[in-house]
Amino acid sequence: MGAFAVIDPATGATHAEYPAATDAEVEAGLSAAQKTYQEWARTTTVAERAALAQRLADLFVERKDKLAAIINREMGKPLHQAVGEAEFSGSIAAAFAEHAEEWLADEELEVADGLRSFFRYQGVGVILGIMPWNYPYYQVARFAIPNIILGNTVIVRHASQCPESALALEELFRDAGFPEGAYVNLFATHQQISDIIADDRVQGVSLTGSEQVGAIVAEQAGRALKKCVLELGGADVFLVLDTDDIDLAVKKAVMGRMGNTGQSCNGSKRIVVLDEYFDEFSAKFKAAIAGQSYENGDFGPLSSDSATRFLTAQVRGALEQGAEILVGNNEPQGNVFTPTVITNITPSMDVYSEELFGPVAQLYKVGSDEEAIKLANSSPYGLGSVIICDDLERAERVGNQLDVGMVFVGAYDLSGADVPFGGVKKSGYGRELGKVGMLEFANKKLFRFAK
Ligand SMILES: O=CCCCC(=O)O
Repeated sequence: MGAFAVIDPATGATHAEYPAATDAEVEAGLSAAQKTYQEWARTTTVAERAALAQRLADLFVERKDKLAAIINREMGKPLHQAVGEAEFSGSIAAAFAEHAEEWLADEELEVADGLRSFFRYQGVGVILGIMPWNYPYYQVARFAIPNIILGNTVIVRHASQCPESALALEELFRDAGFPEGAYVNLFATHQQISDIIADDRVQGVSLTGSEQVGAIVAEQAGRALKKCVLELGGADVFLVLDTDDIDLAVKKAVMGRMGNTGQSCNGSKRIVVLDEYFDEFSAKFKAAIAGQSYENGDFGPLSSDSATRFLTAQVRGALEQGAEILVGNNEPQGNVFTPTVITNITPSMDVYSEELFGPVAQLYKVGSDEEAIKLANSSPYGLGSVIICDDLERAERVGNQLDVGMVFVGAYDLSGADVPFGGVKKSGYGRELGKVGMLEFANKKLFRFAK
């Protein structure tokens, strides 16, 4: 089998295989990206690059059905969700096209000696993006678009199960008018990725992926003195502290846990409910999870056989260690994994500190805000969190004490192109999206004038 293959997780059928890049192709990609950085990125304006991003935004929308069909087959995303992802990626391109000039404007500094001083934000060169399969367009969009508008060029090494979305993305950038070398797709092997990270023409690396791969990439980047941004796993809490609408809280928890078939870094993996709401919440959550339908497209198959085997083993391990299933059965049909809720989880169980990448929620009861905070912070991860709490001051107080990169009050789905995304602890470091994300790989060049 080729190193990059499209295997439909719903049927197991292999549709296409693609060979890994040759070393000559890697060299050609690197030199194109470097040449385009020097000859195009450094000589065009932010406004000119942003105009191409606007065209890219339009193309994401024009081609959304074709793009959706590709990822539906590569990683099983239900078609309506896949169309939504293509549209969201287009909206990221449009938002950066709109805000780039403002976000990249010179920043005047107030300095003691009164000399005129300012930061000018410029690109630094070629940046490598190592991208995951769970949102094949959105994850690449939020890496590549801000970087190219800033004045960098990018090399993308997409997930090995996503070769056709990888090629479709490269085509989109080309058709939007970006020159060859601005966006380079490479089907690189692990050895070639290491070589690219070490190459002097590359100035940084952005990875969205697992904690294990994050450690390898960070080590290689560190050895080569390259900056990296790491967007890794998560075991986000969904805290229910205070609400007069349990039905709405349940609906949002289902959305938080089931979105993308539970395969989101910031999915609401640990549902934590104050005891006064617990019985009603848990009964309604159980019913809502039981009501999720594969046939109606509420969720899709897991992305691959290995993902299914891994999740099944994690849940089996939890049950062997004493956890209980509230709903679900841990008996996948092919890669279709029945949405599941597990309870009675204790800190000594492996699953307590693991990420469950699929439609499996952990449900906890707590007696106080303090207990909720302690439970939330006992995870090795620290990506996002959701707090359901009608008292917004209390929500903010609790949010202040969470060791996470993002606190969403009142809803799960508050990500957006203009707000930064990222975490702390084993969820990684650095941010994507928004002005903060756009500046991760910027040369923050200082200008000072003696008079
Ligand atoms: O795996 C990470 C996906 C992030 C989805 C979002 O932005 O909400």
